[in-house]
Parts: sequence; structure tokens; C-alpha cells
Amino acid sequence: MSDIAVIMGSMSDWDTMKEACDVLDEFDISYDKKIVSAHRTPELMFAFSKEAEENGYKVIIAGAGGAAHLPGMVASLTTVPVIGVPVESKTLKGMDSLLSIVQMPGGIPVATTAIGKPGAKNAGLLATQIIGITDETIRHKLHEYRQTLRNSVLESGEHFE
Ligand SMILES: Nc1c(C(=O)O)ncn1[C@@H]1O[C@H](COP(=O)(O)O)[C@@H](O)[C@H]1O
Repeated sequence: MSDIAVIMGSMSDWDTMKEACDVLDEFDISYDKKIVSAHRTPELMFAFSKEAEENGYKVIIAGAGGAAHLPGMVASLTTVPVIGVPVESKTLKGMDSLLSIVQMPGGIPVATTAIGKPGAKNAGLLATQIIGITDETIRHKLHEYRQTLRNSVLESGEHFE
């Protein structure tokens, strides 16, 4: 059983969603990755969402671009928390993806990240922080991660005059 599911609307989203998986690998968090589309594979999307809780997922990270209905539709079918990643689209640069994911009606939340790779990375980190609520080892690693981040910023500015 994996803690997290990373799903995406198309194989073309993988270049972006890999950022989330890289973070989960770094923190040694188990995850499954799947291509699931609300538009193209609605039956699979329905079955995946309905089974998510009994499959033991604690968080679902869902990335999609354009008319990005996947995160919201999955969120409507499960109470497992969903983090939506707006994948950058060619024509509208991901503004379409962002607005499709973020503007959920009251009652069905999706935690929406920034557009593209930084958003996918943060989705991985946010999922890690959620897992960290009940896992002290993960919390410890998160503190170390923040310390490394702080140090790299401070060091980068050391000789900046
Ligand atoms: N937004 C969705 C959904 C969905 O929301 O269910 N399924 C696929 N897509 C998106 O279509 C874009 C183009 O897909 P293709 O590259 O396969 O044509 C992808 O970014 C995908 O997430």
C-alpha cells in the first residue's frame, strides 16, 4: 500500500509531475503514479477515486492542463485530500489550468499549487508535510530540508555586494 497517489491527465504531463515524484523519492515516501483522465477515461477516474480511501492513499496529487477538471472531479468522489497541479498549457500558459483547478465550489476543496514545475514540486512537499503530521522521521527530514534551503540562500548572497 502506498501513502500517496500521483495522477495526471496525460503522459504529456509527466515532465511536470516528475517534480512531485522526485520530492517523494527524496523523503522516502511511497507513491503510485497513474495516468487518469476525467475526460478521456471517466470510468477509470470514477473507480480510482471511489477506491482511493480503501487503497490507503492519504493524499492524492492530481496534475492536469487546459480544461483541467481531473483534480476537482476526483475531489468530488473521495474525502482523501487532493492537491491540484495546474500543468502549463501551450496556448494559455497554464492560466486555463489554474482557473479550472482553483475555482472550486464551496464544499469540495482542492489545494491548488502554482502553475508548472514549481507547483508540482510544492505539491510533493505539501503532501510530505501532510504525511509528516503523524510521522516524526518525516518531520525531522522536513526541518533539515528547510535548513538546507535557508543555508543555500544565505550562502548565495555572501559575496553579493
Ligand atoms: N485536463 C485534462 C484531463 C482532465 O482534466 O481529465 N485529461 C487530460 N487533460 C489534459 O489535456 C492536456 C493535453 O493532453 P495531450 O498532450 O494528451 O493532448 C494535458 O495537460 C492533460 O492533463
